[in-house]
Amino acid sequence: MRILLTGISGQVGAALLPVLGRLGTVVAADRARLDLARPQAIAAALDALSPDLIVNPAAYTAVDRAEDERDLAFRVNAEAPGAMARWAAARGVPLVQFSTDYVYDGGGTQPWREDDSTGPLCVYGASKLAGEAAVRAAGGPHLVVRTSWVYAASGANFLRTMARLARERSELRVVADQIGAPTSAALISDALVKVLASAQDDIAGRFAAASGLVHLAASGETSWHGFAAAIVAGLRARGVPLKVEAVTAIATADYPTKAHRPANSRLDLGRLSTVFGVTTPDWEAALQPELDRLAAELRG
Ligand SMILES: NC(=O)C1=CN([C@@H]2O[C@H](COP(=O)(O)OP(=O)(O)OC[C@H]3O[C@@H](n4cnc5c(N)ncnc54)[C@H](OP(=O)(O)O)[C@@H]3O)[C@@H](O)[C@H]2O)C=CC1
Ligand SMILES: Cc1cn([C@H]2C[C@H](O)[C@@H](COP(=O)(O)OP(=O)(O)O[C@H]3O[C@@H](C)C(=O)[C@@H](O)[C@H]3O)O2)c(=O)[nH]c1=O
Ligand SMILES: [Mg+2]
Repeated sequence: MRILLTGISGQVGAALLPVLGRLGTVVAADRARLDLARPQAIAAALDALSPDLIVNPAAYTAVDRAEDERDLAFRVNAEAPGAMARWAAARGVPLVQFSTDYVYDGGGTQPWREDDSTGPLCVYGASKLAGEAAVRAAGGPHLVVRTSWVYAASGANFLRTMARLARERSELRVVADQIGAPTSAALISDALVKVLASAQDDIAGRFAAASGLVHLAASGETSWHGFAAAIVAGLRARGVPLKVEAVTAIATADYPTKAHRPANSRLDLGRLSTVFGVTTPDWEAALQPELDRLAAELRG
């Protein structure tokens, strides 16, 4: 089986690259081989790459910048996955498309279930939701994997931002009224390989059993403030010299950003376990190996 993997310079793609090889031959496609900003060129590129399975974590992920780059965000996050899905559907090739908690409007306090209604608050979320719809509309075997708050010891993410600020500043001020599950890229790749392995004999059938949509995130919940506090405590416990003295909980209203973000990003993980038999570790447990790696880097 030839598995096409996009986004290999990103967090999730980089984590998947070394492990997808257990399931087949990985064909890695970076931006030079498959540019998602040029959806019209995708079918020809896929003809040349000739995959039997497509895993597409590549995306436009700059949430605030997307408010000013709507066209580009929609091309990369919606039109390109649509083009991939149409190519795949015509050949019966299964497609795994990643999506986000930002498709929800953030209301309430209960974990979202996959069949709850969506209502993105920002351009990024709307573009990802349009990508989901385009994949579904193509009508081929597909699985949309909605995850949340992705980080890794490397890459551009909240973990590294907090680690940098904690060395530069005496106080971190972080929103405590947005609740979700920080999810490491390593957790996502472990769980996705289990999903694909459990489905291997009948990928299309298993994807259909999930109605083509599944939440996949760490278990448990916290706020961005709780995540920041765990990062600071964890780095300090590992001997990383930090300047920070206080991690202060603030309200979203006190941290104005261009894009609006959901207050409630909790994802119900029931379908992941009932359809695929996969459960995920608690967010704080999954954070520890990433802190080990980051602390080793920062201690030099
Ligand atoms: N990051 C997060 O917090 C969350 C992410 N998600 C979703 O999970 C998936 C993986 O995210 P993550 O790994 O964190 O993303 P990253 O931002 O770490 O990586 C994005 C990847 O997409 C690639 N990419 C961007 N634009 C293009 C393009 N025009 N053509 C080809 N490749 C492109 C980047 O390549 P290059 O290096 O060339 O720019 C990079 O490899 C995405 O679908 C995202 O929407 C869901 C929830 C949370
Ligand atoms: C840096 C910083 C951020 N914040 C807030 C802003 C925001 O509400 C929250 C997280 O900040 P970020 O900019 O990392 O968040 P953001 O880039 O919006 O993260 C999102 O990325 C996309 C791709 C997703 O799909 C989402 O699941 C989510 O992970 O923390 C503070 O309160 N204080 C700070 O010092
Ligand atoms: Mg960000």
